[in-house]
Amino acid sequence: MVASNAGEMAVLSSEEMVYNVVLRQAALVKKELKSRGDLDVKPDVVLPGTLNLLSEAYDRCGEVCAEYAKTFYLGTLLMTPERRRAIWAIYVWCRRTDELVDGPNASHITPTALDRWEARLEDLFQGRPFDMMDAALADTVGKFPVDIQPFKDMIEGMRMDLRKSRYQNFDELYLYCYYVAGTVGLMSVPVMGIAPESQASMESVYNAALALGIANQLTNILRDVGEDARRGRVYLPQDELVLAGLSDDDIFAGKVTDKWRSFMKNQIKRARMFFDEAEKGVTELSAASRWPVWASLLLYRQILDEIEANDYNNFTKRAYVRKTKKIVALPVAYAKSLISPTSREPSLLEKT
Ligand SMILES: CC(C)=CCC/C(C)=C/CC/C(C)=C/CC/C(C)=C/COP(=O)(O)OP(=O)(O)O
Repeated sequence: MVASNAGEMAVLSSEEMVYNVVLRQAALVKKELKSRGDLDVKPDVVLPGTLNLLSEAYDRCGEVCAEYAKTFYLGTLLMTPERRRAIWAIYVWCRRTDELVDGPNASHITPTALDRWEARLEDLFQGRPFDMMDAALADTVGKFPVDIQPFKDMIEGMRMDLRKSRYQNFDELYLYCYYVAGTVGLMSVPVMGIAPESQASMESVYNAALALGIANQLTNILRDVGEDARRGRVYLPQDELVLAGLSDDDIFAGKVTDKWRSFMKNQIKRARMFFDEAEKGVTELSAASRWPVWASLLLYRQILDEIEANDYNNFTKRAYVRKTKKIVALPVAYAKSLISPTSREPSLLEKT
């Protein structure tokens, strides 16, 4: 809620609230640009004896990333070494955050544990890391203009997941998707970098990054409807279910009916709109970051096609993209990544 001019309280939609974070992150990058004239990575400031520890911490983050997210890890290898290890450090922090509510100890997790995790986050942003992995992230946020808000918001997403298993409307679901996935987009762009020749506004690139996170999460939700229902969770807008003549019981029953197909068609359409929004920003990223981002966008979007190919049975069939299709997507992503912000108009690639 914010106070409007007339003094009364106006309720902000989730989208408006999230856009404020986009503005905050974009402003931080602009400030950094102004004070340094460029966005090259700051040099290492090291105390004697700590350089090895830090590079070991980053290596460990790389190992974790390689172990849990192989394809994503391969994508990071295309980036410059500085950027790559920073992305690993961010990935590891997100994974640890997620594990607090999804990992083996998840049943013992309390809101207090999340408060402690947040206090640790604030410490590391102030240069007081708690452990090695935190030290890697502390170094990253010291070198790249990464705002703390998306990190805090991801923790908020975990709190939301603890207390909520239904979403009344898309506004509520949008906020959840921002917390758990849109935040990742906002954290990544300051590290991936924007092409120096880009004419796009900082805000529009961050908006596209946010859209990719939302699109990925919506896709994830649509793929995992059955699996989530078995855990008593329904990450679908309740009001839209009602409008389609459906209820939670239909989801728990898991029968593909015409009502379900038609409901799913609309949900898929919306997820695709977020992917379309995201596409507008990928070309603006620095050259080395474009290929992995295109690849992940194309691969994740194909999951939606697979849900359709499964005749919308996301109750008992898990939609996945076959290896051959994945391999085909790589050169397509590569071709798209060759389009730079300045080569937009005359590009032959875009016409093919
Ligand atoms: C588009 C522009 C300008 C920049 C890109 C900015 C980025 C990197 C956005 C991507 C954000 C992202 C990767 C969000 C996470 C989304 C998500 C649903 C991840 C799924 O994680 P898992 O649950 O491990 O997935 P699987 O179950 O599919 O393995």
